[in-house]
Amino acid sequence: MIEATLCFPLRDGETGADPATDADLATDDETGREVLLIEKRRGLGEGWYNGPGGKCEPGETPRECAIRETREEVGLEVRDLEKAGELRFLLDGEAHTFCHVYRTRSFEGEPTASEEAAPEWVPVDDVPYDRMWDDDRLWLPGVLEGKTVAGEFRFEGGTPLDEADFVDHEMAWDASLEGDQDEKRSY
Ligand SMILES: Nc1nc2c([nH]c(=O)n2[C@H]2C[C@H](O)[C@@H](COP(=O)(O)OP(=O)(O)OP(=O)(O)O)O2)c(=O)[nH]1
Repeated sequence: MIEATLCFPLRDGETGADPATDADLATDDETGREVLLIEKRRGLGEGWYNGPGGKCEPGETPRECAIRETREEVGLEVRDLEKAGELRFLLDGEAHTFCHVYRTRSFEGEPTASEEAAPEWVPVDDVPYDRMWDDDRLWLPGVLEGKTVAGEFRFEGGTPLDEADFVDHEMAWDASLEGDQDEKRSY
């Protein structure tokens, strides 16, 4: 089974209501938060949006992998990753990929395009789920709100995974994730 990671950097963006000019529009949840997504330029999920991430290398912890992949794909140095999810992808009944999901508000640098990825800051309430993996609309909104998820997502139709059909899932929120003792932060 492939072990992989995803990392979702978050920041307070400028897309929310401006209290100075839109006082009556500014509501509590209209915070204008943004998430850094990539448009994947090659490999699995090519042409779709995702978080930076990829396959773990031998001897590398998932957290190290998420940091390395984010650096390689968009040139951002992420720190203080909070574990947000563990997703198990099955293809035709067989374990295919185990994906560790992280989020962070701590990073350095400016996202820069690479051969693998074109980065884009996107409002968290305007994530392009119609241009992402079919299962993402089920778990990513909660992850961007600060929740923790454990899920199993079943695909059928043969390899590659990104051409198979998403058929079924099980998901648990506020799951306690293995090997993650990080403090909870407020997202
Ligand atoms: N958001 C989301 N990501 C997924 C799903 N399934 C799945 O494998 N991924 C992620 C896990 C990995 O971060 C990424 C695939 O790994 P990758 O980017 O290394 O794949 P690749 O074939 O391009 O590998 P490489 O040659 O570039 O190393 O896609 C899914 O259903 N939703």
